Amino acid sequence: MTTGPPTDRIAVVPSYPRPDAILAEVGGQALAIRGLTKIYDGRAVVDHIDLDVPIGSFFGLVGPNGAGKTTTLSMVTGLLRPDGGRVIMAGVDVWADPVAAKTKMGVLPDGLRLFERLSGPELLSYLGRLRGLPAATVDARAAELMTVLDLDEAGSKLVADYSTGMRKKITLAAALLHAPPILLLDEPLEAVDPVSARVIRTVLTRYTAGGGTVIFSSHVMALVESLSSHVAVMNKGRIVANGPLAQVRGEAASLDDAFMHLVGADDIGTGGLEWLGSSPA
Ligand SMILES: Nc1ncnc2c1ncn2[C@@H]1O[C@H](COP(=O)(O)OP(=O)(O)OP(=O)(O)O)[C@@H](O)[C@H]1O
Repeated sequence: MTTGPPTDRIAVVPSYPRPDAILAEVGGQALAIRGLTKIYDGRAVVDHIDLDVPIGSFFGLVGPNGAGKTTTLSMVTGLLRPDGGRVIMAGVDVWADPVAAKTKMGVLPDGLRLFERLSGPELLSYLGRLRGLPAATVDARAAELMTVLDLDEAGSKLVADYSTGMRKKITLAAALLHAPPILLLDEPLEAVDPVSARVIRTVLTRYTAGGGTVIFSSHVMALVESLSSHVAVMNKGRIVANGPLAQVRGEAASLDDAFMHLVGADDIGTGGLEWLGSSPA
């Protein structure tokens, strides 16, 4: 099927249907990706990927370094313009209607850029008002989020002085402030201590139990296995496995084993280095 000339700002991969046809096809999905592509220096680092994320799922995106996870999430969240394909978020075409799409999602991006000279409550208040929420609603939600995320003790401390875990938590609070139906988190627990990690996990689990959808990327396979209902494995810009956790794990003893097999890393590290440990001290 061909689509004729592109009608909006991004190039449409010719073999993919028009947006209205995709919208009809993906009803009931929190997120649908069709033919999403990013090309750097003539190389497709995200290579025509398709993905469906069911509403209410805890969806883990895993892949080795350089697989294309951050590039994919950046295109999905409207931060990086795709070279082809479409992203439908809660029924909205992200790149055709970015303002409407942004109301549907909360984002914890790679590399946290925050307003460093504000305190946590000031940051939440500012972002809440920027999103058009009434002041009373922002204040009430900000206070509740600060407490639930165990940030009350930070008080009037500036975000610039926050630890890595605190920065993740305040960014998560900012992502949740407008009560979006979908959260997209790039490495939400990377470099976070176990106490903060548990707080974040609890908040995310409560969020999905309430019907929200979480899509997150991680390198930590045990974490993905313990949290996710669904998993997609990415390698070299392509989705190599995707579905409910048990289906992706298959017969393997763990998701880690299944992952190693899927990305062709089964026997890495078993050869060479014989000289190590062979000489007397
Ligand atoms: N701005 C850029 N210009 C050129 N190449 C880029 C750019 N951004 C990313 N890439 C390349 O695209 C590929 C995918 O990168 P990406 O950061 O999306 O992978 P990733 O799966 O998130 O990796 P990691 O797990 O290490 O964070 C890599 O080969 C990377 O070098």
